[in-house]
Amino acid sequence: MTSPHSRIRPAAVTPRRVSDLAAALGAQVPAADAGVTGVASDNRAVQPGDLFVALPGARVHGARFAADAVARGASAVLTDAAGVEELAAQGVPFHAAPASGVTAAAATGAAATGAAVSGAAASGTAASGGDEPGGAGTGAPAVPVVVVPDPRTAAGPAAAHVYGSPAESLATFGLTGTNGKTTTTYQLDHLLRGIGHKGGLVGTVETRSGDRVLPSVLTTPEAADLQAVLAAMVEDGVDSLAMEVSSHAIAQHRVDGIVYDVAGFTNLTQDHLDFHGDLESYFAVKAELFTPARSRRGVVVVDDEHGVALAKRAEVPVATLSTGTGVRPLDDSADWTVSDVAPDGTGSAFTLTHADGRSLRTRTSLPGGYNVANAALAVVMVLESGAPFDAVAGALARIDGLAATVPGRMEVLASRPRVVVDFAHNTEALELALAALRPTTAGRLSVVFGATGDRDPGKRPFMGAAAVRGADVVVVTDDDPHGEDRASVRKAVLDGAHEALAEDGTTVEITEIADRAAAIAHAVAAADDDDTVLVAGRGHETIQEIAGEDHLLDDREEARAALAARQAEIAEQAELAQDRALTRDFRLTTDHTAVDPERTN
Ligand SMILES: CC(=O)N[C@H]1[C@@H](OP(=O)(O)OP(=O)(O)OC[C@H]2O[C@@H](n3ccc(=O)[nH]c3=O)[C@H](O)[C@@H]2O)O[C@H](CO)[C@@H](O)[C@@H]1O[C@H](C)C(=O)N[C@@H](C)C(=O)N[C@H](CCC(=O)O)C(=O)O
Ligand SMILES: Nc1ncnc2c1ncn2[C@@H]1O[C@H](COP(=O)(O)OP(=O)(O)OP(=O)(O)O)[C@@H](O)[C@H]1O
Repeated sequence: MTSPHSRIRPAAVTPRRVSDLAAALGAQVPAADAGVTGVASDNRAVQPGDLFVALPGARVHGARFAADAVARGASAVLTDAAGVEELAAQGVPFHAAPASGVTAAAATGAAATGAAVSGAAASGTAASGGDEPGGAGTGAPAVPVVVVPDPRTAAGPAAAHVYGSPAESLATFGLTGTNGKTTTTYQLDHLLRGIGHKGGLVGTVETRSGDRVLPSVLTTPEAADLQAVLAAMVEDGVDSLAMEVSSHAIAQHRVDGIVYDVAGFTNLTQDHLDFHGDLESYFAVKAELFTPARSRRGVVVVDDEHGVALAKRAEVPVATLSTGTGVRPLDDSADWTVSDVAPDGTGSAFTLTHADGRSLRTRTSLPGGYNVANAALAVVMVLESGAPFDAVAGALARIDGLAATVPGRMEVLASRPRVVVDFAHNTEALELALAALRPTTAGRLSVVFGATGDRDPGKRPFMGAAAVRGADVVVVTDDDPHGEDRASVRKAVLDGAHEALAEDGTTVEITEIADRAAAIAHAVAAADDDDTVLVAGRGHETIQEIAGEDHLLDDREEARAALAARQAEIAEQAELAQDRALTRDFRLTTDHTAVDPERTN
């Protein structure tokens, strides 16, 4: 398994001087200088020659780990005044600038370790500011410290400086919104490659730069890691970037240092209020992506009211897209509209038309109206970046439309029975996923799902009800129980399911199977060829956390194993039936009395 501290980094970086970096950030230049060839904001990811960005966190100040970062070879530190105090308290030898916001307490701490605080430099060192002080016995060389008021806002620009502003060498596309970021990012990447780009991708599932692929820990990486990925992309000859920009990332300045060529907005529904407080604050953070500091132009889906509001308040030129697949009806006044949506294979075909009359017809292989919206958004973002219309239309015809497979997003693993793995892990997504699959299911629609433990308990009964209302067969199992009692999580889901069943008076088969792999096996084994089995909730995820322990579990692998077992069972039954038929024929030809081997009397 990949370590959470693995990073994609460029192999060769031209060293930058700390003095130049400080000047670029508008900070005081430290007394001593050094060269830096990388940036890390977590000590466990530090490589020799790195600038260690010590961020004030919600739980701990990163400066707490500075001694270890320096021991790993960090050649400089970027932090705030509180970080400097922490360095001094730990006896990490350092050089700062005197007027850089270092408080008296820090200066005292530094002096207490024998520092000379004089002239242009305040040195938290045991000696007189030399490079080899013995401060607090660390034995490490003193490192220059750049002090800024807010290291989070400085981290992106600092990393961009060290890596030579890599975003400027890429055509950059940033996607935000509550749902659809991952899906649209893959479709964007597919189309960008179709028109001749060598695409790079950053998002919830993975980070891709050329042949380098790494599973993601965050949807949007920390600023230092993100700039390193972009530099690796430039090194790998990548020339376009499709990436997800989470609201956490905007709020925490992880994307500072990038001005996207095109920003895209999918939709907004209630989510992440534990972090943002209320829906309006959540929306305001997303809207920041559509300001000149963060993007050059935008494409906004106006299928919900937040899209309409965003198009009005955006501070960059925005093209609106109405698809008629969301909560708002088709809006003819939008710049781009979708029409003539029709079933096409596993997905849909649709026509995309600009108000000026330009029009193209294409398709997405992913089921559901919302995937038409995601696909159309990807096309419009590429067109709004300035790609010629004919080139885009021609590429779409060549590459079979928006045909990218998105790991764990409506990922179709088999067609008879159809088995689909999807990331739907809240009520709305579950409803939409089931509604998307219903029209193309000739037989029964089954759903295998559970709810996450330790998170948002309120949604559990609603998810149970949504399953009963959308499916014919409901198998309730474990999702990620985390530390919570598994049975009680399932019970809350089942209560909602049974309540909906009683209210609606419908007949839906409800089964509880705690073990997720067994639940998937059960649903697949019971499915007829015309049925669809939706395995919802975990998508691409491969680790299930139960009572604090990680277990390997990939819904797609379990579904494939279940399909193979079902196939083997069918083959075995066919063989048995053939054997029985042969035995019967043999007896008929050797005995004048026909004997049915199935009969026991
Ligand atoms: C709420 C949130 O976003 N928290 C992020 C925040 O944590 P924090 O402020 O608590 O940081 P902290 O743990 O106090 O650490 C402070 C500093 O010390 C460093 N440190 C800490 C420990 C250590 O041993 N060594 C070390 O160097 C940390 O790297 C950090 O720079 O800064 C940390 C690193 O700087 C992030 O890892 C952490 O993300 C946590 C893990 C997280 O779960 N974030 C989620 C909610 C998130 O960001 N999700 C969005 C997607 C949301 C969605 O749309 O679904 C995402 O973009 O992934
Ligand atoms: N445009 C959309 N509108 C509503 N639901 C969508 C849309 N696109 C995808 N979904 C559903 O939302 C879930 C997540 O999709 P996806 O991963 O593409 O979104 P995301 O924004 O990246 O979400 P997350 O940050 O949780 O990964 C899936 O279950 C998918 O079926």
